[in-house]
Amino acid sequence: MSMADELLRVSGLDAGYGKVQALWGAGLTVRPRETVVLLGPNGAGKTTLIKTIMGLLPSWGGTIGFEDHDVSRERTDKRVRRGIAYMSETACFPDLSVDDNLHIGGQFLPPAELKQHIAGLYRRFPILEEKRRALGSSLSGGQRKILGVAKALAGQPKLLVMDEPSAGLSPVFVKEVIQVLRQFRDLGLALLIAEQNVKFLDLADRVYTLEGGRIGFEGTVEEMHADAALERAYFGLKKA
Ligand SMILES: Nc1ncnc2c1ncn2[C@@H]1O[C@H](COP(=O)(O)OP(=O)(O)OP(=O)(O)O)[C@@H](O)[C@H]1O
Repeated sequence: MSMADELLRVSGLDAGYGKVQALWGAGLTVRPRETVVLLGPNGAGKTTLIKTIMGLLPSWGGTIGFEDHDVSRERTDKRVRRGIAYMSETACFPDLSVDDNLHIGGQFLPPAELKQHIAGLYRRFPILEEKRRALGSSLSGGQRKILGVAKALAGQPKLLVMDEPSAGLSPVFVKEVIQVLRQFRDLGLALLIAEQNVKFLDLADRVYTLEGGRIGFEGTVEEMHADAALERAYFGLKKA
């Protein structure tokens, strides 16, 4: 497959902390309009992989391509300008207002365009408009994630990369966040979601599993269900 068919192509990525390697030759791709879920248990290396893709951690080896560019050595802000938005586990800046969060998310857009775009986000998320002057920290857990998604979208990205959007959320809010993501997925936004919560597989066109810093399985959700060992490990339903 040529690069033109892919938005993001990660290959042979190694990364870690000090002398401790946490990621071993990880590779994945995300195509335009595609939703890819990176599924793995605690400590598997999901955060390490996502942060390395964003340039928040240096890669030790391997390449990260976005559209036709090798972004492996680019600074984070350059990657964001190219159209990769990032949502961390904390999702938004708690010490800033809702409105400031949205302006930071869209800081690379021309001001007039950003203003119009933020007005559109307020129409889509009335709860954020109602609380536009409130601090992120005053929002409920679910509202913070909605703000995080809106903040990431404020920059009009081509790809939204998310680190555990379910973190700290009760099942009701997990459902709500999935519904919001589904709306944007349906509008054609590509998503890369690192998760341990299998509920997010409802959104997935393709899945990668990450275990011990290495990519294991790659395929569709159906293919995953068809594999007895994966079924046991991730869904815990079938016996061997
Ligand atoms: N700052 C750090 N210094 C040293 N080792 C780290 C550091 N952060 C993470 N690690 C180690 O790297 C490995 C991968 O961690 P990582 O946080 O990427 O996993 P994860 O899949 O995101 O887990 P979680 O679901 O808990 O966020 C783990 O063994 C972890 O202990």
